[in-house]
Amino acid sequence: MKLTFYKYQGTGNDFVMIDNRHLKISKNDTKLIGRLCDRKFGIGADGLILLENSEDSEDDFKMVYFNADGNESSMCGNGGRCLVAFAKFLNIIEDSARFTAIDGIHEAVIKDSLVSLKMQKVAEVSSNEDFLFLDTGSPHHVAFSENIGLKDIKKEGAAIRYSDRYGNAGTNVNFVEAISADSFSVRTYERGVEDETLSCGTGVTAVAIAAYESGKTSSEKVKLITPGGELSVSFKKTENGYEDIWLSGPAEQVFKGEIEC
Ligand SMILES: N[C@@H](CCC[C@H](N)C(=O)O)C(=O)O
Repeated sequence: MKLTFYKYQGTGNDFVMIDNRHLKISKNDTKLIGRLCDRKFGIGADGLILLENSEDSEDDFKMVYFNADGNESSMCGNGGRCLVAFAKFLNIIEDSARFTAIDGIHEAVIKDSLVSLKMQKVAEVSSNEDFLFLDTGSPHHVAFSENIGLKDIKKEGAAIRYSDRYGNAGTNVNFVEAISADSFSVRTYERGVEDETLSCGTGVTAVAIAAYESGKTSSEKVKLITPGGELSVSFKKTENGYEDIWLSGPAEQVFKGEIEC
């Protein structure tokens, strides 16, 4: 079978996008999805996203996300932003969207070539001596330090991801350095890619909240500089935790192709 796909990237976090409204691809075909994401034997991507019809009539579409290893996983922030750009390309939406992903309903807005995605509320942040841990749709370990540019992210990230603390499920790991009172440089090791990616949307969302929670910023709008580009995260701190969380940044179509599978 010949499969039509699109390649998208959001600050260098790259995804294979497939319009699966006619359910051509089986979600259980881990081998095929892993091969499509393989950078040597396939198209190459950090993850693959299926755009499907939602069971919820108020939605514009549904997001189904797989990591590069072929396994369906938790929420992907950059992937969600890219999927909104893809839905606009497919004429499913104009400049706003509502869709369901694995962690619930998301709203999104496209303005001035930036895609902003509303993330789920965060009720709990666990603060430890040298790191914070929180779930922004995906689990994130956040460690602040200096000179993150010198770190071997794959080695240090994997040691934390596979540590007993996180068990079989593992975690994503973010290394963070303060640049100013409201901007931070971030490098992320992604579970399911098992390497550093150029950017992680749920990761920078976790970093912005962790920076506020630990007193490293007092701003409810934070700029995040990743190796793939700049994102911003805004939120409101309430007595119930963090709400009205928005992740914003660019999302672009890179190319379209066909692959035999
Ligand atoms: N790149 C993503 C995160 C994708 C999920 C992650 N790899 C996991 O399995 O937890 C993002 O932009 O949020």
